[in-house]
Amino acid sequence: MIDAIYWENEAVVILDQNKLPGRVEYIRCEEHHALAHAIRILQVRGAPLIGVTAAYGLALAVIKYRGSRSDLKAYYDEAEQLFASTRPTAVNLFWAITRMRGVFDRLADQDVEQIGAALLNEAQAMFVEDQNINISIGNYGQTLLPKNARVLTICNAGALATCGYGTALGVIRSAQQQGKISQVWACETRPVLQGARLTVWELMQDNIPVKLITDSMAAYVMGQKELDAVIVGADRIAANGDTANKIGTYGLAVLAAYHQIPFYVAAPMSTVDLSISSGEQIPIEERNHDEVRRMRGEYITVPEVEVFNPAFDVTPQALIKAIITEKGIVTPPFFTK
Ligand SMILES: CSC[C@H]1O[C@H](OP(=O)(O)O)[C@H](O)[C@@H]1O
Repeated sequence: MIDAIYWENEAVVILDQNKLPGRVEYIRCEEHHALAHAIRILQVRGAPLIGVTAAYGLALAVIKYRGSRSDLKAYYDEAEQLFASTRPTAVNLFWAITRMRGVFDRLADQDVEQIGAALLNEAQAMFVEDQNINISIGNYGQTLLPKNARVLTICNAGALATCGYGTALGVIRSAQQQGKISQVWACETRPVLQGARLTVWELMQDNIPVKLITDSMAAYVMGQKELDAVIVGADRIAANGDTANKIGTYGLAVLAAYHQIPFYVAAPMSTVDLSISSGEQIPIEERNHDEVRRMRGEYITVPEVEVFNPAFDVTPQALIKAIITEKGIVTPPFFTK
């Protein structure tokens, strides 16, 4: 498993995903503001991993706190707000913040050291739970794939988006262990290139056969009958199954429907937001325009050009054949009562 994050001597160490695949560089974050910044600029990214990173960050904030006991709650509230403001779409972030708040409030009469230790334990428990959840998702998901499966995916829903095994890539890893993967098609995933930079790197580390394509090639690959399934991750799933995921996912789902290729979402239950009934209520992050205008620091267009840069889109539940979770394979009507 790839360690995208770990705790070491009162610091959180993260793998700087903006440097991959060329450089494997770890950053030691001694205080929580550095972790919030890392989430904002995608040094750490991926819905489940963002949540666990925020959990470690809240534990770090209290462990490093040197103020008065009476000011601790205000300090914690501020740290919580800082993480909540980093990225709006992945609901795992808010699920993790809520879970850590429960620990903090339950220990309201304890001293700072005890609260810090309890928060760290909770963050580490979330880390281990996520690994086990990923393996469960992988084991359920691989049952959906035929022998010699050719699977297309977008972005990175692998070890680098989770605590070490992956959701969509977890299904691919588990299917590979059963000898069922013939070929993975990885969409490069403009503009941040999580597919080209991260998914390709992960799969080649595990000797899983992968071919890189540009996002615009997906239709051609489907038309050539080179595909048995599309499997993607998720950042937020509404009760009716509408799913927010990396920009470009919705287009893949429409193409898969046209070519009668099953389209699956792989995600932990912490990605399901039962407080919203449909995808219209999912906040879509719009990111810095230079992510589109520049590549590796160089402008690839006219620098002054206007840009639209939504980082996610929403796939309607009608285009999703099943959602693979750690509790099993969920089919329509998905999570509606
Ligand atoms: C396992 S969920 C990963 C999910 O998060 C990615 O977005 P980002 O790289 O911007 O954090 C993408 O939507 C993936 O499917």
